Amino acid sequence: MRSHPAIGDDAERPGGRRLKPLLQLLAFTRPYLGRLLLALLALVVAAGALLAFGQVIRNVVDYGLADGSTRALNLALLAFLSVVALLSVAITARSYLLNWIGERVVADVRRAVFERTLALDVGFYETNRTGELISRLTSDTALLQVVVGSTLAMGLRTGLLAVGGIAMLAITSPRLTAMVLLGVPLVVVPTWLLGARVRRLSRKSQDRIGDVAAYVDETLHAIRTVQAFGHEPIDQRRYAERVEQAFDTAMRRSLNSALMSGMVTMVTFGAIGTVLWVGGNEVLTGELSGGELSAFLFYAILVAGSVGSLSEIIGQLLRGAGASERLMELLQTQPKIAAPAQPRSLPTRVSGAVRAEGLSFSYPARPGILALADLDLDIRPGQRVALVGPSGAGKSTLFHLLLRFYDPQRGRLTLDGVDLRELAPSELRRHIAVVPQDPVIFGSDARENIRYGLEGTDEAAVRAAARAAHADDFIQRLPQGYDTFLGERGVRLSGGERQRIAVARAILRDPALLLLDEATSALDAESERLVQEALEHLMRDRTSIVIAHRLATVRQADRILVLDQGRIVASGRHEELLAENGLYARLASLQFQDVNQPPAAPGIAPAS
Ligand SMILES: Nc1ncnc2c1ncn2[C@@H]1O[C@H](COP(=O)(O)OP(=O)(O)OP(=O)(O)O)[C@@H](O)[C@H]1O
Repeated sequence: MRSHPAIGDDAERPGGRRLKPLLQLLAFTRPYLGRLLLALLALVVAAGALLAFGQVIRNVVDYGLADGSTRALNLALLAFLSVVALLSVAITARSYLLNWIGERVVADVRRAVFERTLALDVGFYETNRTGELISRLTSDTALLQVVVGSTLAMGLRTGLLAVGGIAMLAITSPRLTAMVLLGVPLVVVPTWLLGARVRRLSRKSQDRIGDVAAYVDETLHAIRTVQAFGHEPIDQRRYAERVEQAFDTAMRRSLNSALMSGMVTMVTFGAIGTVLWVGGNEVLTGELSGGELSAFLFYAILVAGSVGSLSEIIGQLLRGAGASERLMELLQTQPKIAAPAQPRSLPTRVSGAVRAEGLSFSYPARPGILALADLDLDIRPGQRVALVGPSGAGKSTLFHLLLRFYDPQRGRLTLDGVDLRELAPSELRRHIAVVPQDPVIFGSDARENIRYGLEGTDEAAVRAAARAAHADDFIQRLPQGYDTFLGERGVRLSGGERQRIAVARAILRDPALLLLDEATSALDAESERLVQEALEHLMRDRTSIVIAHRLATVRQADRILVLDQGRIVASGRHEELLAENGLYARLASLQFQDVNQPPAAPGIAPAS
């Protein structure tokens, strides 16, 4: 299996030049084509109305003022007000519609990117930092929101005004316009050259912000360790370095943007000044009327203003293109673990038979090192199998493969005779429940924490699962019972309580296959008894594979598999394996927490 390339490096991609990544956003406007067309209509009307002002001014000067006729002046004012009315309506429609589309597109992009990140396989998250991905979802989309919501609209308006203005200049005085156009390459060439740098630096700048976010994420998640080890000064320094790098990159980008704006302003206004000088001379010689020069002046300023701000807008758009490129890249990342084109389905009632044939696997991050080597397994429905082995033997790896977080390089793994690779991951995982060593409690209430992943399960079922997991009593005693918020800032649950929530979660799922990683930390006798009973209930009548840390568990197991360096080195029942006096006997005396205690749960008879 090839490892995921880390996304977000600074390499220049051939397809990612200039504004192209922004064009990819166009695909997101497709559902809103009607509104987009209306917005474009409003845009054209608004630009047209603004351009009409030039003609109003020309008429006022040439006919209204020159003829000294009040009627002409009144008419001109009437025309002025009509144009104003039209302009106002068009501007209102334009800005509302374009902003709406901008916000809508960004909302859709956010959703699409999040959806994709959820679908990406576990291997992807080993090569990409979550903080960096969060930064894409937040700061890149925020930037895009500004760019798409307002800059793009401004860009369209300004572009239209520049083109329309030049057309009106040409109508007013073709000769002068030809002179203006001669100056165009002077604006376009440096804009393009600097623009490419601005875009590259924008992307870098967003990448640096991603670094900063990743660092914050990592540090704050481990705040207890950070403080316990007095690591704060080092974190401060490292964070400061990253912030300064982000600042430097942003400043290099700003300098290029600023240079671009300054240069463009100088060139355009220089050109306009020259043209006005020539135009003024033409009025003096009578080749041009006063009204024409006024209109020309109006259009010239309009065009110069547009072209001047166009460079700034392009700078902004290029920043947006950088952000958009990062988001599109994420959207185009294909999960390595996905449903096949024609996924098979499992029987409605999965029996929970698990087989492995010649299974070999190495982690994408460590190719060449086998975490599981040539493993054969045959677990019959309803069997209880304990996995035992030294640290790093591959016990968790087998769970990862059963959940299809990764695909094996060789051999196959089947559930009810179906190769896991032929199943959609969601279909497979629907029939599996995992109780991890250190269960995660999510930022919601007790009910939602038990119902996790099974929306719409009724209250009675949730309570029944909680009762079976011995969680009902302590939940009832929480301040708001099942409505008590258990998340980060909510109630802190004890280790045993968290485990019982996790067991209730698994009971509610009613899986065909249970993967249980027993907690290594010892609980007090009462909690231990409750957890054991809950687990006992959970394992009844279903295939269970348990990474065992308790003597009680291995004694109860139908079969114990002893793993060492990715291989099964022994298998059998507890007494048989003890008698072999091999690795198992050594592990048993060292690893099992309750080896010197009588089994805590009633009904679990000590081996005779
Ligand atoms: N995501 C990963 N990327 C690369 N190597 C990994 C990864 N996870 C585990 N490994 C390696 O694979 C081997 C098997 O690990 P595994 O977690 O399956 O061991 P284990 O038997 O569950 O150990 P423990 O009892 O300590 O949890 C180890 O050498 C480990 O370093």
